[in-house]
Amino acid sequence: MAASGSCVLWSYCGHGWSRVMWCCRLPGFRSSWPGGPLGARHLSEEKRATETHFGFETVSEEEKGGKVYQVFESVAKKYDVMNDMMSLGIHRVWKDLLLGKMHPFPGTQLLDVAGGTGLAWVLGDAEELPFDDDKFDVYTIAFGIRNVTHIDRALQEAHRVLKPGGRFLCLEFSQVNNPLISRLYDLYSFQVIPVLGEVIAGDWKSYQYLVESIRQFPSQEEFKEMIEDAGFQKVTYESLTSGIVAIHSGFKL
Ligand SMILES: C[S@@+](CC[C@H](N)C(=O)[O-])C[C@H]1O[C@@H](n2cnc3c(N)ncnc32)[C@H](O)[C@@H]1O
Repeated sequence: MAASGSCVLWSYCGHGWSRVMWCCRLPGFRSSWPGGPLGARHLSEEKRATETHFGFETVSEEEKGGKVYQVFESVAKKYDVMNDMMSLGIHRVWKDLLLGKMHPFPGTQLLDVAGGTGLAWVLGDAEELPFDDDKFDVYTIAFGIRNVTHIDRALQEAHRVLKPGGRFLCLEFSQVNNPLISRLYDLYSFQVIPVLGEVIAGDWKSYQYLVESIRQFPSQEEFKEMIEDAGFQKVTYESLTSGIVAIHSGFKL
């Protein structure tokens, strides 16, 4: 993983997925690269200089993208090993479940936004995807959308780039539904994860942000409503591991 803001394009060939392209966003992307490297459409609406959260900190909306970028730059080299350590490998099971919902067919065009570790990549932003309308069969985003400054804009972009009939699938941390597990999870998140981050990746602050950002993300029901507000239909979700994560699904009809 190399930078804040990333997408991977995959094509299904019948035996497996082949990676077509991976793209990422760098801070200053909008101002230094008008139009974007792939002719990105820029939203006409100016960003409002209002405040938002960055973990438990309050920051201006302008600042947030750069701060998120720093987090993922900082953790990139140890990102995969940290995921295995923090989740005891369970993140791989969650991701397999996400893929299992996809039922790809030969030729399926998948856009995996916030793709993480990757090889060949170009610049992009979940809020302003550099792709034409009605282009993909499936849009996935795993542990990415909570980092986006304007989740509603990212959802609208997902809706725009999907073909009619296309499917939106999101794997994200969510709200734990069992009080005892919730208490243990909080203890683990706030007392253990930043320590692991410091020991393994030499980066307490980024992992502090990670656990704080999870607490800022909407509940399963609230996120479902946001997906519906973006125009998706037949929106459903499945909570996994007592709601530590959830998979949301919706269709562009
Ligand atoms: C926690 S990682 C998730 C990586 C991978 N999907 C996974 O499940 O392991 C979050 C990713 O979101 C990307 N990201 C953050 N803000 C973004 C934005 N505005 N647009 C696109 N990607 C973004 C980061 O660069 C990082 O690669």
